[in-house]
This record gives sequence, structure tokens and C-alpha cells, in this order.
Amino acid sequence: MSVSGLPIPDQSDRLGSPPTATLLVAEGVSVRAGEQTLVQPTSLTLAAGELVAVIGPSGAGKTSLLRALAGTLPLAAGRVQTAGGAAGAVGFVPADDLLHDELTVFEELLFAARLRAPAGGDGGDVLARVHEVIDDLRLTGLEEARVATLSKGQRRRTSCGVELVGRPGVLLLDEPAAGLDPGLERRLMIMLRRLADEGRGVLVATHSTASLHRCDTVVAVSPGGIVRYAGPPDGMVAALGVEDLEEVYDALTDDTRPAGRPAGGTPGAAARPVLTPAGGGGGSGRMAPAPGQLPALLAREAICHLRDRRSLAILLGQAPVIGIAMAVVLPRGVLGDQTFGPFYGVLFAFMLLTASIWLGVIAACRQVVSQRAIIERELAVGVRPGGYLVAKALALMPVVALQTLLLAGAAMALQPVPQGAPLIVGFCIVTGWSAAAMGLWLSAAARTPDQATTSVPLLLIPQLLFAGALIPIDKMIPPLKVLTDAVLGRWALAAIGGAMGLDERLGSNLGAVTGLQSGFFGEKPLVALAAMAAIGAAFLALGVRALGRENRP
Ligand SMILES: Nc1ncnc2c1ncn2[C@@H]1O[C@H](COP(=O)(O)OP(=O)(O)OP(=O)(O)O)[C@@H](O)[C@H]1O
Repeated sequence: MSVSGLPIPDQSDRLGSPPTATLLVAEGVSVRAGEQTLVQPTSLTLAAGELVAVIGPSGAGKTSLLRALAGTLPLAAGRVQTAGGAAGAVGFVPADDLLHDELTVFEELLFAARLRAPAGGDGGDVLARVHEVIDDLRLTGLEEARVATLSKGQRRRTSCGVELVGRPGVLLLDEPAAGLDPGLERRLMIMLRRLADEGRGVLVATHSTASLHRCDTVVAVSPGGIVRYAGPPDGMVAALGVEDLEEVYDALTDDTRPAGRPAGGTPGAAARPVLTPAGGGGGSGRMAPAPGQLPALLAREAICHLRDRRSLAILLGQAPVIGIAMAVVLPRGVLGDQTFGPFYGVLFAFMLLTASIWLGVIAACRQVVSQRAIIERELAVGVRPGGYLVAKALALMPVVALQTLLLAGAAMALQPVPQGAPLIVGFCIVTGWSAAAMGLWLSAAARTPDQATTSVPLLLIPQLLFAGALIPIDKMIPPLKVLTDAVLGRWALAAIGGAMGLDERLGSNLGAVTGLQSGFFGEKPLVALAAMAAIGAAFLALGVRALGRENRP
């Protein structure tokens, strides 16, 4: 390995088997955030069989360097190339565990393997990868344990497994030992040593100096991403001009000291295979999508929904309560009343559509943003944003259908409508689905879950204002009138009211009493359905775009 032009001695005698192939080359890589330089131009190569530790004080730029190498952070300058070419050639284990608490260890690894499987791979190969990794990481016996119940060390090993099932040649790990006791840290480093000895290139950012002797190379970084030393572990103390390892961090925070030099001076003799750009930079290095990506994403979503019983109970439990509340605020049996029924019918339809939209948007608005880190990582290894959002939408469909069914069913059980009850339920379900697509867009565009939930009124209030029930569309200024055609609430009102037969029942009173244009509720059900489906599809497409754009490195 060589770093920043500092040659690294040939360590073939240390490794037992000499490094044979260069797996990753970074040339003049630098990272900036505004005016601040997070990583100074750094060049390095990583060969098969190498274990490299990147150490440095907090905020020195270790994570930024790793993310730049993994292709998940835009480079200010330089380039990164990997032997495999595709992003899948590099496995990146971030500092936070990107796991699904609802899954078992086996399921977590199985879905990760299915999403990372190369095109043309078969199911048997995927299973073989999972069992191999379980074996490798000593996770045997924990296959059926839920991720939520794992200890910190077990979670870290599972996180490593998520990347290892993709069989990357290069493994980058960001502080995998953070929060582990010294014994676990030691075992983790032994495991990384073994993974490197099996022929991978492993680069690990760490704060700990206890296991550095297991590494072939240590890269010591000062704040600003300045490489101060790169070489064998036993040369670092002398090169940095300190007494012992404990003082290394003092030297790295003190930027008046000169840069260290590695002992020796023979460049590593790694053979260079053909290297191609790594990471998703503009998509050039992305893997071909794994076959069967959508079924895997959908199955994972479905399992997570079903196992998160508490959230599911809250989502489903509130729907009939809202339906009952809507029914009891109206005079008993008023919808069938000859004189007042139709007027209350407009109100009832409006309440149903509002609640359906509310339920759909709320059910969806945290779905993407709360998994942003996982999605970012998986998009980097070739998962498609479209696959993600469609899987989310499909998994939400039964939930939202059940919610709106319970809502409309409870409301109409207490407040019988004179006609069209099954159609009304159907329209509420479609309204809820379209609203869920709106919520998914919001979730894909938001940066944090809080941002998503606090932005919900921005989606909901226009549904109320432009539905046509509160303010007659006919009385709006022309540009707003046109705008109502793109509002889900307007079509939902027309569809639900139409199913209740409000157009005929209100007759000439429609315009006089409600301000709605004659024929508003006479819309053909298929036209209203098509409009609602189109609005949902448009929001889903916007969501896919937002997800792709937000996660582009
Ligand atoms: N998106 C960003 N915008 C601006 N500054 C950033 C951004 N990300 C990181 N930084 C800054 O860059 C510097 C390096 O951060 P980085 O996370 O790479 O350090 P680190 O060595 O991994 O730290 P730690 O050991 O605490 O994890 C820090 O000063 C941090 O505040």
C-alpha cells in the first residue's frame, strides 16, 4: 500500500503471502464542504490481503475519507478506482448499524444478499453466501435472533455481514469497534485480519490503538484530513516523534509537528489489474440491478410491517375510531332523510375523503426518510430508487386499504347511506392509496423524519381548500379552478358523492345550496378513478426522482 506518495515497505514477510493484486486506487482524492477542506488530497492503494487502519482524533476526516473511497461522498478532486469496477466491489460498513430491527439475523443477511447478488446468480448461490458469512462472522446460533435483541458486538458483526454477503473485494469499515469492550474489539480486529488474509483489502477507521499491531499499515490523520503518517504500525511512534502509542493522538492534534515518514522505503509490489471508476459517481460505477430486486424489497417491507405490531395496531386502530367520530357528530340517520340527507351527504363525503387522505399520507410520510441511511447505502450498491418506492407503495397498499375500509365501514355502519356503500368504500381505498403515494413523495424529499411530519399540512390543507366542498370551485379565480383538477380531494369528493347519488338527489338545489356546479357528482366513476390513480402515479414518480437525486453522491 502507498498513501499520499509516502511509500510503504514491502510487507510480504509479515503477511505470510504477499499482496498480489491492487483492489483499490485513490488518486488525489479530496473532499470539501463549502470553504472547509475535510480531506486533503490523498492518494492510496489497497491490495488483496492488506489490513489498513485509519486513525485520528475525532473530526479528523476519517469518515469523510472512507465515504469518499466508498463513492457515497462527492469528491472535490481526484478519483477512486476499484478492480471490480462496479460499486459492489466495495463494501462499506458505516459507523451506524444499518439494520432492520424487525428481521432476524438470517433474514437481514438473506435480503442483503439478494439485493447485492450479481445478475445471473442463482438462489442457491445467494443462500451459500449467507451461510458462508454466518460462518465467517461466528454468527452461528444467532440466525433466528431478531436484530432488535442483538448485543452491540453482534449488531456490528451483522452489519459487516450485510456487506460481506455481496462478496466485495474491498471492505471499508467506519469505527466498527465503537462502543465495544476491549475483548470484543480485539475479536473484531482478529476477524478483520482473517478477512484480509482470505484475500480481501480491508480498511478500517478506528479510535483504538490496541489492535494496530494486527494491521499491515496504519494511516494517521490530523484534522483537515491531512495524512501525517502511513506505514507499518511499529514505525508510527518514532515517525511522529512521540514516546508511545498513547501520545500519538497528541501529535495528531498538534499541527505544528512535521509529518511522519514510514520506516523503510520500498514501495509495495502489488500487481495492478485493470481498474475502473468506483462508486456511484453519476451512475458510472453502479452495478446492474440484482435480479428479483423488487420481490426482495417487497418481502422485506411486508415482514417489517407485520412484525412491527405496535405501529400496525396504531395505524389500524385509529381508523374505526375516526369513522365512529364522524358518524356520531351528524344527526342520527340524517343521510337517508329526504330533505336534509343530500346536504349532509356532501359533508359526509368531504369528511370521508379528508380522513382517507389523512390516513394515507400519515401512514407513508416516514416510510422512506426513517430509513434514509439504509437506502443511501443500498442505492450505492445498485438498488434502484424506483424499486424502493414501488416496494414501499405495494407494502403499504393492504395497510391503507384496511384503514380506509375500517374508517368508511364504521362510519356507514352508524350512519347508513341510502345507496352505493360498497362503491364508497372502494373510492375511500383508492383515495387512501393515492394519498399514500403523496406521503411517500414527501418522505423521499425530506431530510429528516421530523421534517416529513411537520410538512404534512402542506399536502393536506390544499386537499381541503381545493376539494370543492368548503369553497365552491366555480367561485375560484380561473388559474385556481384549473389547479383543482390536480387535487386528489376534488376527485375523491366527486367520486364518493357520486356513489351516494348526490347529483340526482340535490338536483337544481346543488348550485344554490352548495355552490357546486351541476354535474359535479355526475362524474363517471372511471374518470374519477383514473384521475386519482394518475395523481398517485405522478407523486410516486416525483418520489423516485427525489430519492435518486438526494442519494446521488
Ligand atoms: N456535511 C458536512 N458539512 C460540513 N462539515 C462536515 C460535514 N461532514 C463532516 N463535516 C466536518 O468534517 C470534519 C471531519 O468529519 P468526519 O466525520 O470525517 O471526521 P471523523 O474523523 O470521522 O470523526 P469521528 O472520529 O468523530 O467520527 C469534521 O470537522 C466535521 O464537522
